[in-house]
Amino acid sequence: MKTFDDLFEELRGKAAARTPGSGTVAALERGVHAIGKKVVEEAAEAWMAAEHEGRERTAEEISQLLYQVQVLMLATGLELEDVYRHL
Ligand SMILES: N=c1c2ncn([C@@H]3O[C@H](COP(=O)(O)OP(=O)(O)OP(=O)(O)O)[C@@H](O)[C@H]3O)c2ncn1[C@@H]1O[C@H](COP(=O)(O)O)[C@@H](O)[C@H]1O
Repeated sequence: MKTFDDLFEELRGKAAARTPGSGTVAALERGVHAIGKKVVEEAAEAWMAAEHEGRERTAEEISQLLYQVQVLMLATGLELEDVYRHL
């Protein structure tokens, strides 16, 4: 099963290689403003799922939120350690 750290390494590799066909690379090209909007959208969807759609849908939406947060980290040059030291 993929962890948060595993996914970040995968996305960082794709960003560095500018992998063709990668949605992550396309998102990074759209920039921080567009990525920020996706973070907010997925946060809202996670909230709605938690209130109305049950555990499985909530888990799915939270996974998408975590993905978008990682894309925002990449877009701003943040490493996992930069975030983890605030936990
Ligand atoms: N975990 C994810 C992941 N979660 C969410 N998303 C994307 O985030 C968006 C949000 O999903 P929605 O249901 O809101 O989609 P939507 O509104 O219909 O789609 P959009 O029109 O907004 O793109 C979609 O575009 C998804 O493709 C993800 N995209 C990729 N990953 C993983 O990231 C890795 C790299 O992916 P690529 O960069 O695409 O190769 C792979 O392991 C993928 O599984």
